[in-house]
Amino acid sequence: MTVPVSEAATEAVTDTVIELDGVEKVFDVRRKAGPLRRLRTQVRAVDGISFTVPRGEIVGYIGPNGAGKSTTIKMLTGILNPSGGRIRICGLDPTRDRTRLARRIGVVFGQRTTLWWDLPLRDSYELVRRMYRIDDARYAANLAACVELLDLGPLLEVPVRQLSLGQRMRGDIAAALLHDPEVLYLDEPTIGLDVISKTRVRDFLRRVNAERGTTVLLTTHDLTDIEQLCRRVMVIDHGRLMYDGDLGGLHAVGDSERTLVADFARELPPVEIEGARCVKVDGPRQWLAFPAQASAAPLVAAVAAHYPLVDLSVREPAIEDVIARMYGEDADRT
Ligand SMILES: Nc1ncnc2c1ncn2[C@@H]1O[C@H](COP(=O)(O)OP(=O)(O)OP(=O)(O)O)[C@@H](O)[C@H]1O
Repeated sequence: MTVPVSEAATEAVTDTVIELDGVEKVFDVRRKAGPLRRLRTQVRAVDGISFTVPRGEIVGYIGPNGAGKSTTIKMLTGILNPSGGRIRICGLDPTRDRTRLARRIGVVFGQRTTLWWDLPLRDSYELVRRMYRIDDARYAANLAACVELLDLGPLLEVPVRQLSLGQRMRGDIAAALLHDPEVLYLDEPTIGLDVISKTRVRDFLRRVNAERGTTVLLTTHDLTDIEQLCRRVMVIDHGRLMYDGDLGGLHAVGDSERTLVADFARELPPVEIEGARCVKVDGPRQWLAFPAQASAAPLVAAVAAHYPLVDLSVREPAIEDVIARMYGEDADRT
């Protein structure tokens, strides 16, 4: 499978904020190989990844479990040292300039909180203010904006351990933004949240990006996050970059299909129309799959001309399926 790489990734950008060149991370692991034997093996978590992200972009960084997403983010923050290759964030080397870089980045790990468990939110934020030496005016303005947009007002005096997952996540996102970072890494920021909390978090992130020009690298298993936030998406698998481009292109690579859901006046045998195939029949309703890149209009016209069509809707492909197809193709290849 040939993998298209977006123009954004190849063309020279004037203000590159995130830069990776041939980055690798190999973990040494000891595995039990018998009652008394331990085998030393190596896990190549990130295997030669190169990409750049210009200032102000929101990029989705997606892939299946164990693909190497979190390892990449940990290297971009300076938590982990790469085994090979070169990383620059805002021109800084995350390993050597970790402290200087910390002032310019924000990180949210959805699975873990960076807040102080026993302290009320307000006190956690006060500690963040001191750690980053945020001046009073900036702190007051940023806190007020986060409190308003993330609806944190009623939660400020509540100890973090008493917050629900969605409340805690909103609290964490605010903590990561109080010092006005240029780059925000979000590792599963909507994991476990209900629909309303997810919407609120996404709206907030969109706004932060638009108003402050914050560059965002987002990993998620929730592809609605990607659809709603990112024009550019990178897919990684087995530590390698498999795709870098827009969502539409991802559909093309995955050979994905849209579905025309047609309600007929009565039950019919599966309809036969050129350019589509009937994938399901349930009473008078039928599901017709057609290539995602094709226009639905000629298909709708043909169905309406030959069958007693009463109602219809078009369903977009689930991106999970598109990615699964990509991986399927890759697995077949190896
Ligand atoms: N500290 C570690 N020691 C050994 N192996 C590790 C370590 N951290 C990660 N790995 C391995 O590296 C690979 C990539 O893991 P990573 O956590 O980066 O994946 P991921 O894409 O974030 O997965 P998920 O979606 O499940 O969070 C996995 O095989 C994992 O087991």
